[in-house]
Amino acid sequence: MAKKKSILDFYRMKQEKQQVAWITAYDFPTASFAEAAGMDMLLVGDSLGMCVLGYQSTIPVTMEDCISHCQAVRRGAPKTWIIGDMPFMSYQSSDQQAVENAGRFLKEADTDCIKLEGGIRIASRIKAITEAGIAVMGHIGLTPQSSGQLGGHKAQGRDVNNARAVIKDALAVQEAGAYAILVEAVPPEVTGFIADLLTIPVYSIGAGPCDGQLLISADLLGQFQAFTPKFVKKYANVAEIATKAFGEYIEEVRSGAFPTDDHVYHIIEPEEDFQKMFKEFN
Ligand SMILES: Nc1nc(=O)c2c([nH]1)NC[C@@H]1CN(c3ccc(C(=O)N[C@@H](CCC(=O)O)C(=O)O)cc3)CN21
Ligand SMILES: CC(C)C(=O)C(=O)O
Ligand SMILES: [Mg+2]
Repeated sequence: MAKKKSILDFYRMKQEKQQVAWITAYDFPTASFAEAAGMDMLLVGDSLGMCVLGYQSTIPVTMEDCISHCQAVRRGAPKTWIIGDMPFMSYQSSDQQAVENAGRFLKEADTDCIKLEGGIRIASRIKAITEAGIAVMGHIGLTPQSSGQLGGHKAQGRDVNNARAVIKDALAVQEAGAYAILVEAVPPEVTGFIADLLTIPVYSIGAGPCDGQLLISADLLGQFQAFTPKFVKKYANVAEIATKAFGEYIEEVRSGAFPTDDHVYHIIEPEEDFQKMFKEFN
């Protein structure tokens, strides 16, 4: 089993142009499969609201939801760098609220760092959390918690003025002290420029090549069916596999083909003693 990576490994990997491969994980089994496969790091995304809890957006997700899923992921991946995603309204109100909730991820769920959405508008939060000694990953471009303000889950930075704003956000996040930044749904030309401009690692989800790639585990595995962003590549079709397995089980239960002798516990005393005992009841 490889040694757990630290922030220094992620800086070195950027310098040595080694790609970082990471996914989201929300539960114990997914986390353990990812660690066994050698995943560089794991995000416990607030996308758990859609991928696990069945909400229409990430807005209803609470601190308690996030902490509980981070704990499960930590138990499944004890030797992997884990990023806790701060849910909507856990950091928006004040620097103090942001620091207190960021601290909860480390104290209660043993995550290695936290991630929050926003650039210039959130720079003071990043600075405050960093000054508390907590590593922060920024998240710019398409920021799902403010999709209402963006007019939906829309790609960002596709015209020159919007791209300039994304680049300014990236600079503000680095300046505020973030150790890394995630860029979501931005053209590769803009992401590549940002990755060269910044000294901190720049990771992408749907934003083309840079220092590493993130995908949502439920998308990659083909578990999530409500929608499929353009940036998703499906590496498996778990929805199909699971539905087929459930269907076969239902059929075998109904036909009596399951359970067989292999799936039961046999009596340890003579059958006649049992027959005698059964008679006590009628
Ligand atoms: N399962 C899942 N995958 C995700 O990537 C994801 C979540 N959930 N939940 C939180 C956010 C929401 N995200 C989304 C959601 C939808 C699109 C999407 O459908 N985009 C369209 C249109 C883009 C545009 O109009 O510019 C696309 O075709 O990709 C993208 C990202 C990314 N995150
Ligand atoms: C969409 C990704 C970047 C995320 O923040 C999440 O999974 O919650
Ligand atoms: Mg998120």
